[in-house]
Formats: sequence, C-alpha cells, structure tokens
Amino acid sequence: MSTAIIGAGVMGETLLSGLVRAGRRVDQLMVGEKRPERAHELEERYGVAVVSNREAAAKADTVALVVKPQDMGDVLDEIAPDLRPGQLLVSLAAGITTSYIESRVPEGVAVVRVMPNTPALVDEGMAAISPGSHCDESHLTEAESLMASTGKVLRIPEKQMDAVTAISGSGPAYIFFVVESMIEAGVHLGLPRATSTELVVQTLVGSAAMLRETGTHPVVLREQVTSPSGTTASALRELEIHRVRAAFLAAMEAARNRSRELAEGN
Ligand SMILES: NC(=O)C1=CN([C@@H]2O[C@H](COP(=O)(O)OP(=O)(O)OC[C@H]3O[C@@H](n4cnc5c(N)ncnc54)[C@H](OP(=O)(O)O)[C@@H]3O)[C@@H](O)[C@H]2O)C=CC1
Ligand SMILES: O=C(O)[C@@H]1CCC=N1
Repeated sequence: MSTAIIGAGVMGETLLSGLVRAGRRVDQLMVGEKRPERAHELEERYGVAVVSNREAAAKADTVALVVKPQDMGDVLDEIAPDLRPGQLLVSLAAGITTSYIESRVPEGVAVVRVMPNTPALVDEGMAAISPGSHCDESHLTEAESLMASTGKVLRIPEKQMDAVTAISGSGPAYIFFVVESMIEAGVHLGLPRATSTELVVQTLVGSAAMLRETGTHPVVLREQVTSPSGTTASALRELEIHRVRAAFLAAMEAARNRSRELAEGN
C-alpha cells in the first residue's frame, strides 16, 4: 500500500519520519511539497520521492493531508480530479470536518479525520481518528495503522474532535509551557539553569510514568506528595489563588472554539 503525505511541515514530517522508523518501505512513500528547498531537504533526509500534489493523489492508495486548515480547500480542489472511489484520504487538519472534505472530492472517496500530536516524533503520539461516511473497516484499520506507527490511536465519534484537538492535539504546548515556567521559577530561586532544567524534565517524565504505570487517579498521586502543613500545600494554595485550574479550563475552551472556527474557514 503506497502512502502520500501532502504538506510536509512540522506534523507532515513527524508522520513521515514515524512511518520510516516503523519500517514502511520508502519506495511506497511519497511527499507533495511545493517549496523546492524543502523538497530537497526531505529527499536528502529520508530518501523519499517528492512529487506534485496531483501525482501524489493519482499514485497513492492513501493520501494524508497535513496542510494548514486554511490551505485545505485549495489543496482539495487541486487534487480532486486525480482521486478515485475507494481511495483513502486521511486529514490531520484541525477543525476540518469529514463532510467538508467529502463535499470537495469525488463520491466514494473514503475520508478519515485524525487529530495527532507532536510526541509522535518520539513514538509517544496520541492520535484520535473518526471515519467519514464512505469508510469501511479496512479504511479505518489503514488509518489506524498509519497513526499507530507513532504512538497510541483511539477511535472517537467525530463530534468529539474539537474537544480532542483542545486536549491532546494542542496539549503538548500546555505541558511545555508548564515546564518552561517551572524551569524559570527554579532559576529565580537561585538554581543554575541546567540544574533546574534537569530537575523539571525528570520530574515530568517520572510523574508521567507514575500516571501510566500505576493507573492511579492524579488526585491521589497529588495527595501523596502533599504532606500536612508542608511545602507542596503552600505551593498548591498559590496555584488555586491564582486560578490556574480555571485558566486551564478557559484555555481549553478557547482551543475547542478555535477548532470550530477553523471548520468555518476562518
Ligand atoms: N503542529 C501540531 O502540533 C499539529 C498540527 N496539526 C495539523 O497539521 C496540519 C499542519 O500543521 P503544521 O505541520 O503545524 O503546519 P506547518 O505550517 O508546519 O505545515 C504545513 C505544510 O504544508 C505546506 N503546504 C501549504 N500549502 C501546500 C500545498 N498547496 N501543497 C503542499 N504543501 C503545502 C506548507 O508549506 P509552506 O510552509 O511553504 O506554506 C507547510 O510545509 C494543520 O492542519 C494542523 O491543524 C494537527 C495536530 C497537531
Ligand atoms: O495549533 C494548532 O492549530 C494545531 C492543531 C493542534 C495542535 N496544533
């Protein structure tokens, strides 16, 4: 089964590198990329063929669309004449619905909507997938296998996609923001930057491993750290005073709403 990736930016290259690491044959992969210098870079780095979007659409069994939501309409109009019924289109774009894509491609093209995230770069990705209306089990399985090359995959109803985008799609950025804030706080408290960075990164990795390996609720894990009248309780009180929990809720609502707006082409 040949796979084309149209749009080889951050997420497109993340998918491409994951497929290569997972052992997909490079001669079964191709990339549609409009900038010649970027095309050259990808050819050098992965030995993959970089072709026009139309050639990619005509030749591949599966076409992954990894362009910005705002570029999706133009790309679909460009490749629509080369698509055929039964072919699989996998869209990784935030906000763009399967019905929007189906309305711009020939009847019978199967569409799967995916929301990945960047930890896919280290094979720790979290992807959610939803089928469009012309998908059968084999299309979903192929989309699942595409994304499973870089991490976990969850099947979800498409109506949950905007929320998923807000939580796991954008999620790594919130975590990096917290990490960055903690490192800066360590520096403020007098730690050398390298020491602060090592402390924070390992604390994050260790905490993530505890969550995954014990399956214990985060409230319980937090309580285990919080000694009576101790340091953690003092810190958590400040986080509550500064409404960090409310800020997270507002932030993720904003991301969910932005995903909905992207669906309307804004
Ligand atoms: N980054 C992330 O963490 C995540 C991104 N996504 C989704 O992935 C998609 C891509 O995002 P991201 O990788 O961050 O964005 P990038 O801007 O890094 O990548 C988009 C790529 O598409 C290329 N492109 C634009 N128009 C065309 C075209 N007509 N034909 C071929 N290539 C084209 C761009 O080239 P040029 O720069 O020359 O315009 C660029 O290389 C988005 O839809 C986003 O919603 C989903 C989940 C997570
Ligand atoms: O910021 C964005 O729009 C994309 C979608 C999810 C993560 N990055």
